Amino acid sequence: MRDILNEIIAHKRYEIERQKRSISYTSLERQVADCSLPVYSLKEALLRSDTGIIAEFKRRSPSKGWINQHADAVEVTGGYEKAGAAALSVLTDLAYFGGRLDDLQQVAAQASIPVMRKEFIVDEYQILQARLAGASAILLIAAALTVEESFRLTRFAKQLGLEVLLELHDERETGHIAPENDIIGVNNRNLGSFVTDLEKSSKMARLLPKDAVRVSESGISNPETVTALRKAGYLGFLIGENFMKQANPGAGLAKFIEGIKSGKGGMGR
Ligand SMILES: O=C(O)c1ccccc1NCC(=O)[C@H](O)[C@H](O)COP(=O)(O)O
Repeated sequence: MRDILNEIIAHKRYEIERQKRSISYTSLERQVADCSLPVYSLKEALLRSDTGIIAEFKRRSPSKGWINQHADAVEVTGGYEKAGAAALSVLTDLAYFGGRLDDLQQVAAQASIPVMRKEFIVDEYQILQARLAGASAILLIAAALTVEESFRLTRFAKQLGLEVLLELHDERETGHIAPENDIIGVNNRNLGSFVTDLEKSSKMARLLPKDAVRVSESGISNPETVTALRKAGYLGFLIGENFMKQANPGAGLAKFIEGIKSGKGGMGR
């Protein structure tokens, strides 16, 4: 069912061990102690925004292959910010998504909105990297972690001044929600079949803590869906492919936002 996730995580653990041999955990920890705290808050941005779009930079994906192979992270996310994104998400996985930690660093250096490290995080080392690269937030995927790991990594990130978007795939994962998890995502993509089902966000909404900021992730491709999910209590919408596949992703987002503001209703797909 979740073969791709298991494969990605196994590769990730191998990658992290290699990285630790090149820059030790202690050295990374020291560098983090010397760098300044994140300035922007993902939670605040979503609470303030009237669209809640977290626009994602994603060159490829396991479900679609190459989406925008030669895209430049700074150029694309600059366009997203100009178009009115509430926040940015940058995929840093190279093997499956064509991303790099450098993309995150460059984006965070030029952005005036929160930037999230979108990664398959299983180790504190990756959280230190995120903080050093200038991220405001990280993603934790419940399906990739035990409850203990999820709680531990959430607390570690928070202690470093990073926010956490905890991603759930189904109701069995609600036990991963720690008291500190105040931003919770529902991923509409089934990691076994890659099929996206937007009803998943609607169904899961009632299971999430009332005061958490809710984010619907994956498969969103029209403004009507955002309008409908807002009514179901979602404030954030993580969207990648729909913008990245366009010749000008920023212009695609601007048009999408116009669509939301024009106030169309209904649950479109
Ligand atoms: O996108 C995939 O194919 C994928 C496959 C396996 C694990 C994760 C995957 N995507 C990560 C994401 O959650 C999405 O990049 C993100 O939610 C945006 O989704 P979309 O708007 O559908 O690009």
